Amino acid sequence: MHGPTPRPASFSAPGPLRGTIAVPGDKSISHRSLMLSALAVGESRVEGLLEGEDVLATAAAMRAMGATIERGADDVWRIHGVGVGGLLQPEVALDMGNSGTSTRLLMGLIASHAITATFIGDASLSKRPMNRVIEPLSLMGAEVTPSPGGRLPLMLRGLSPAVPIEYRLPVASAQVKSAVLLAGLNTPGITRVIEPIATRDHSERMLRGFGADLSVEQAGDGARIISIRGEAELRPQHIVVPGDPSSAAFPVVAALLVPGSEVTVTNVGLNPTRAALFDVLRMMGGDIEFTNRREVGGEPVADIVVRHSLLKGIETPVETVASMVDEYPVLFVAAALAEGRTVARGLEELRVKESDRIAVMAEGLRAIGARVEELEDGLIIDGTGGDPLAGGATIAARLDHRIAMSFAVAGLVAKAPVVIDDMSPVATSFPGFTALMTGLGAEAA
Ligand SMILES: O=C(O)C1=C[C@@H](OP(=O)(O)O)[C@@H](O)[C@H](O)C1
Ligand SMILES: C=C(OP(=O)(O)O)C(=O)O
Repeated sequence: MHGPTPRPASFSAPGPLRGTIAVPGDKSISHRSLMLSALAVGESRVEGLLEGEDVLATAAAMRAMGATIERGADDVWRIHGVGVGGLLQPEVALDMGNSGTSTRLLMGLIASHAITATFIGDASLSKRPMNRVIEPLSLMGAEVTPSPGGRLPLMLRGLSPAVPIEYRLPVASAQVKSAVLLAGLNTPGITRVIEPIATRDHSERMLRGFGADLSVEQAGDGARIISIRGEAELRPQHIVVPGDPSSAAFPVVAALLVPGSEVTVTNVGLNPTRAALFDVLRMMGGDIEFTNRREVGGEPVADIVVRHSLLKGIETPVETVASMVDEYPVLFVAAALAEGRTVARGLEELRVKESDRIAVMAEGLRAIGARVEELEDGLIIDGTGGDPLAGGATIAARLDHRIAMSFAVAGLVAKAPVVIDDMSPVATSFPGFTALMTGLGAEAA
């Protein structure tokens, strides 16, 4: 995990950003590819895996439970799995670092195995709510002993055979949905998750790809009903991970904001349950084109060409919050430079990410001269109409990669430096961020 020494930095743009880049592999798909490969018998190969700290935490945990996971000299990861139901008792605590996805999905996997695991994490992860997964997994028979408030560190004792459930998600969360589906994989009978609001569907796509019997139906009220038949046998796969749209968001917004810029980001995953940011930026007047549309590893992919644009404030759609949930911090930076008012609501979930992203963005944007009002469930931002922000402040990244990268982008359009107190959390999801940005013409100090 990233070390204890903070790495401060500030970013500026002496001229337009120009060039063609590829961002690292999708974090959500990378986690799932390791987990499912580790449950298939035989060798799976994964190309384009995100080699970020969050995904490496998942790899270490799967190794601790018996899988063989190796990165070849050809950059391809090779995984030999243990078979569904075959996870071994880990001898050490599972260190989840900064990663909510690792924690919640692995809690699901372990819940239907007769093993006991202790989950630990960093200061940020140890503040995040786990009751949302503890509740359904307890219904399936797991016994969980969390720290006060349903937090890490926690101990989870799985049950095999576990009890299949039908569970209606009380929060729009792909992590909770996936935890229940992964628990269902080794549970006799049918486990069902009802999802009133669509969240990222990588688990469903990949479970099917590995041969699990999974179906999705639409209920009368528009909810998705996802059913998985347990005690499945998974077949090893060859997975090609597309570029992460949540990472592409940073150079895309940077190119929209820095005058004269034109940037192409190649091979970006555009799964409709992930890609709403680009639609919202277009609604704001952003010049964003998709070229070379294709399918990679069962996911829609395209190259994104983006040119500097004067953005206009909007009311962001509430229906697609889940499809761009991690992109709001950088969208707020875009809104701070737009003409007029942006109102973004329905964002309660942002308060329980790596940091309270509503409060931290409001405070940081104000410190660099933006006009921001904080609401319980979002922000109201009155933009500058394209004028640079004042800058001249140090922002605490609070162990939150997306906060660090959002203020790196803000620094590109500020008169005085925007110092991020610690860029090291960026290694959780976007190793190489600084090099990619400087390659486009930004300066990092
Ligand atoms: O399932 C996933 O891979 C993720 C789901 C989202 O979290 P929630 O399920 O908590 O909304 C997202 O914020 C996270 O970065 C990755
Ligand atoms: C919320 C995030 O990740 P996680 O929940 O996996 O920590 C994120 O990457 O923005």
